[in-house]
Amino acid sequence: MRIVFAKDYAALSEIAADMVAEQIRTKPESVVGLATGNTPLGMYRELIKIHRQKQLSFCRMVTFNLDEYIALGKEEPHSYHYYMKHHFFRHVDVPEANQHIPNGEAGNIEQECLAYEQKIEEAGGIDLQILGIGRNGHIGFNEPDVRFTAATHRAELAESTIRANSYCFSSLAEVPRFAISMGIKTIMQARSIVILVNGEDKAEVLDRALWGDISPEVPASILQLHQRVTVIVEGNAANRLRMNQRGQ
Ligand SMILES: N[C@@H]1[C@@H](O)[C@H](O)[C@@H](COP(=O)(O)O)O[C@@H]1O
Repeated sequence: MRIVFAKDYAALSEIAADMVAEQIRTKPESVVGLATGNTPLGMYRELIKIHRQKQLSFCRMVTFNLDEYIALGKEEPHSYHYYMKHHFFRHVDVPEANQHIPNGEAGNIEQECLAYEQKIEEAGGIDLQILGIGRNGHIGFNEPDVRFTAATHRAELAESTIRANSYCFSSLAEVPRFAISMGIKTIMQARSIVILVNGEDKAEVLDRALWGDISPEVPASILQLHQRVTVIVEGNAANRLRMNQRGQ
């Protein structure tokens, strides 16, 4: 596991965007797993800049988002479809046919999950997966006590996640209780992973994820077993990292 300390959020965003850009320069048809939440917003802004200023084209890139709320329309401002469109896709040239986000409105959710896995497989698997981390250690919507063997599935959100994500909604009651999420198995099959960690409120869980036991209690702890993980951590989130435990 490689840990990159970024001096602040702007630096974290630039480093992350440079890694995605490098991936696309090296292999324009890369399959990239994308994340939502506040943390990757800066990375998307930087990628848009790179696209415009350095004329990097994403026209062959294939994307798969980690998750989507169940029963939230694609045009709903809180849906991850809306987020991706507004914060990234409408500013760059990833062809619409190459953009994949689970369909939270599917009539048969189980079938949608299977089909999503199938599409990832058909695309050749994920080359680079971007992740954030929830305050309870979740990745995607793989909440504590998730099965490490789970593929894309219908996930029930933890109460703490519902509260944490409620700032986007007008009331707690409006936050969906379920989502479709890539599973830990799906994420671990990515050839490389970059996890972005920003803010002091993530410091404790990051510490547990990196140095604690590998346990479904902290879903992100499974990343310790992946061969190619880069953790980009911003100053405030790094405060509690017990660096003396591993030589960095
Ligand atoms: N499903 C998403 C996760 O993919 C994301 O990593 C997490 C943290 O979000 P933030 O970056 O806003 O703290 O929130 C959501 O629950």
